Amino acid sequence: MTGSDWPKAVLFDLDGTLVDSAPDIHAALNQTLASYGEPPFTLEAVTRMIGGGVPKLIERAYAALGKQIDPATRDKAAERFIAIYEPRATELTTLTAGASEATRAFKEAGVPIGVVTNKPEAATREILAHFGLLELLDVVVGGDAGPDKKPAPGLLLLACERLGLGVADVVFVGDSENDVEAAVAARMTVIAVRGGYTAIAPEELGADALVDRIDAVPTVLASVRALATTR
Ligand SMILES: O=C(O)COP(=O)(O)O
Ligand SMILES: [Mg+2]
Repeated sequence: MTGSDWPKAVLFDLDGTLVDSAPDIHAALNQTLASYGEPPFTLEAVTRMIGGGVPKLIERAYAALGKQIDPATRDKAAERFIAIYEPRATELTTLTAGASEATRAFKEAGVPIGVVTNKPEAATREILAHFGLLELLDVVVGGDAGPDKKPAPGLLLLACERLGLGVADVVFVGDSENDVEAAVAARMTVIAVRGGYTAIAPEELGADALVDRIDAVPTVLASVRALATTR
């Protein structure tokens, strides 16, 4: 397998795909909830709430408490969460196995890479810089970039626009239904990585390919690209 089968760029999701950020999100969410007098959640419960962006995280937490939250209160709580989360975003967070190898493999082959996440861009950049990935990336699109968050296609389309590439030239790698739905809506090939943050069985996400670890992405690209031309 050579790099000639590869797309012109590869975009990666962040949480649950490149980094295991759930422990810091868990700590920050519980601190946010405590400030409102609400009880804490387990790490496992919070892990299932991640992936839709911060306002969704707050909404899901309140829903799990059996409480309705109006949009204004939710947005205030989301701001409070971000203020707590940002300064501690890399305390317990680790790279997922193979994330460094996968990103470097593309970069060394001259394939531009990027991150498209529902997480706000400031915290995203801080995390990527902490792990030495920011300098490798050609584009970083966060959930606050403007377009609707994943599962809408806008963030992926914005990344393509910034790269100067069409969706057919780009592959997206993610861990959840939000990623697959966003890619399908953007008509972009998508590879799912097992072990991320999703309540759905990885086989049922509907991705074009499924890998056990992110560093297997380069080796599945040839078959996935062949598939994409028939879509
Ligand atoms: O839920 C979030 O804040 C971000 O999640 P993502 O990196 O998987 O898009
Ligand atoms: Mg994710």
